[in-house]
Amino acid sequence: MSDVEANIDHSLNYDTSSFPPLKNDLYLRTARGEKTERAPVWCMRQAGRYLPEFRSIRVEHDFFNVCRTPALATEVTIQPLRRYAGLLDAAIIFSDILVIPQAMGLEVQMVPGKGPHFPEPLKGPKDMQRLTDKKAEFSVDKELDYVYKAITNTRHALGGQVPLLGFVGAPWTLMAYMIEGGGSKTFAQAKTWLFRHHQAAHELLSRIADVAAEFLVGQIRAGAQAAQVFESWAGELGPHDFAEFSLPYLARIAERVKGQYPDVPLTVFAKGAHYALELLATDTAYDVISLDWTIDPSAARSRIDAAVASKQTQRRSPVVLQGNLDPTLLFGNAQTLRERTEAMCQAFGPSLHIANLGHGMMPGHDPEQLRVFLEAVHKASSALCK
Ligand SMILES: Cc1c2[nH]c(c1CCC(=O)O)Cc1[nH]c(c(CCC(=O)O)c1C)Cc1[nH]c(c(CCC(=O)O)c1C)Cc1[nH]c(c(C)c1CCC(=O)O)C2
Repeated sequence: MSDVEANIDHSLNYDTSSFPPLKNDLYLRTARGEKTERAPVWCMRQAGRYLPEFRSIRVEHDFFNVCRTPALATEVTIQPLRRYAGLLDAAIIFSDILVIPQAMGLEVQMVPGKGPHFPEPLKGPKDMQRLTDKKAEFSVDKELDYVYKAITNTRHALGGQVPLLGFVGAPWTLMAYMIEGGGSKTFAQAKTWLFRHHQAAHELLSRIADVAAEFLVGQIRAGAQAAQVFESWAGELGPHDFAEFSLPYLARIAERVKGQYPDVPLTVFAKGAHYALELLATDTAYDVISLDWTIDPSAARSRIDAAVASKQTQRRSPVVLQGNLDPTLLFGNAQTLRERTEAMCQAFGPSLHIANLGHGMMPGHDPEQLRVFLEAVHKASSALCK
């Protein structure tokens, strides 16, 4: 048994009636639009294969087994918090966006070195009959209870160090996986649905959105203190198609969740959807908009502020931005990484910013480079906020 394996805490706590008091609420205060002493920082995919302690768990456990076993999901969620003690301001529950297609009845395998693989993707609209979400006995909460248990247990195990984030995949991204059967260069199959099987596409998007909204509500009930919606393939759609096939479903998820939990901060990450910043700010209820690295933060800020000022919105607080350092800067030397992190913090300005990468950590990253990034954010942002 490896040292990592020997350290796993197998005592489980599923009590949602009380959790340890939160000691670091910087993320939550910033996400709610308050002025803070510095920008909070966390990283997408902060738990993952770049960490030797994660790889050590994966030697013995299949990826989806880790997701389905609360003691393992908790351990892996906490690994980066342990390694970067005092440097991270949020934890994100270890799971995957593809647990929704699984819950809806599709098989998904994680093929090492290749990524997700659906042995039987949806070939055409008739295949929607194979999905289980319309069956009388279907229950989101029952299917995905293992994620709720992982969240509740992790909230206890975190001991209030930092808030715990939940997440879901957005409908267009999940639909694309369910039809393509994995990653894709052209998205030809999924886009065929959009433009040939128009009505079926909307039905599928709508069904995924309903499951995603209910799942997010369940995650919050289980203990998630904020949540993020990943529309990782937004950039495959142009502005016209984003407005038709992505935005309404992103908006529906936020509206449903806010209807039940108005004070829980929600983030949307529509990767590659430059053109959609204004619409995301004015036509959805997300508190935080996460930017990839291809958008200049100060330009994003002024576009969003102008859009919000010119349109009546229901917003109770200003839009917060998250991001957006190019993750490949972690392959550069430490000095360049520090300089670019400082420039990023300056471009976002002293408030309404949650520091992050513009996408996730990669398997080839050196964990020490993430420490350089985290320390650089602390230093640059504290100086800016003085
Ligand atoms: C598109 C997407 C997926 N999954 C996710 C997204 C949206 C974010 C993004 O745009 O990257 C979301 C996700 N996946 C994972 C997390 C965990 C929490 C965290 O961010 O630390 C989160 C938030 C773990 C994971 N999800 C996956 C891994 C690596 C798999 C392994 O251990 O073998 C991890 C740590 C597998 C996965 N899952 C997915 C892919 C494409 C892959 C393979 C990618 C790769 O090879 O790096 C689908």
